[in-house]
Amino acid sequence: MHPGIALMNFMPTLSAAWRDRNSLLCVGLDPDPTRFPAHLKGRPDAIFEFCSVIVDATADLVCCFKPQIAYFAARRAEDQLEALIAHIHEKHPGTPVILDAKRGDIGSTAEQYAIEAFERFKADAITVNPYLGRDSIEPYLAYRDKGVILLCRTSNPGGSDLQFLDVGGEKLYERVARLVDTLWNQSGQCALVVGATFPAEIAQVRALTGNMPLLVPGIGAQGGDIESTVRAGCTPSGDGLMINSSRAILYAQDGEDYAAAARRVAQATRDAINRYRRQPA
Ligand SMILES: O=C(O)c1cc(=O)[nH]c(=O)n1[C@@H]1O[C@H](COP(=O)(O)O)[C@@H](O)[C@H]1O
Repeated sequence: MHPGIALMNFMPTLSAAWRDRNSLLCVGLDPDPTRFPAHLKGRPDAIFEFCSVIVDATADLVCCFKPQIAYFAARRAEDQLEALIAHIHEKHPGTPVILDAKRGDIGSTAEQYAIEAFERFKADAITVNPYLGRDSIEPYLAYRDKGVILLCRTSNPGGSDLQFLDVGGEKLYERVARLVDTLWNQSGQCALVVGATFPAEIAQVRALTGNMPLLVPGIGAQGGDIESTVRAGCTPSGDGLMINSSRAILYAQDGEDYAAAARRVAQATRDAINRYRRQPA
């Protein structure tokens, strides 16, 4: 539908990355200049430099990367986000990039957000908010090669305020999971966000959605448990999860060799995840 902009097809590329890298780890790119090592402070390209060094140090350990757009926009660094995603595509082909933007608006505005994510930034997938309903998601689904990852059960404590409301005998997050699975995912492009801080809900979403990929943030800095996350969310083929960690990897150490420290934590996290994965039948 949008010829010429698809660099890769998100879902098959993600499946290949799970298999070929033997990894369910997603490294989140949330660059906070106040936490950068001293040698980068004050450099105009510090955000790109910090993130691209992390990417190069960890790419063989991950199934995807997830830059969070607010960390770039807040510092007027959208050009560095563009450069970073281009860098990932060029240097680490086969590594999907999820733009974490959590967009949600009426269709005409969503069209602009979709252009921003897929044509400007050339992301392979985007996180979106399902609150405005099916027509607000369609502009993203129109990009047939792209992934559309909908918030379902978020990792933060306040997520329960709305997501746990009873809506006719089920909780709102369960309705979202069922709606996406049965009605919105006809083209097979959808995935769901479920926080690692809520393993019982990961299991419930897995039960409701078959093998749908789940983006699971909340291990590391937010304290989610790796074993219960993996046991609750792994599919019978031993994958189905993009388990995100951002701060625990990015800021493993604040000296000049921060990338080596990030790699060590990323490797330990990937290995901890793999310890609890089901072996493919
Ligand atoms: O969509 C997300 O990525 C997301 C959803 C959610 O429920 N919770 C959540 O923490 N996130 C994002 O995942 C990342 C978590 O970062 P760390 O807590 O540092 O690992 C941040 O970029 C959050 O914006």
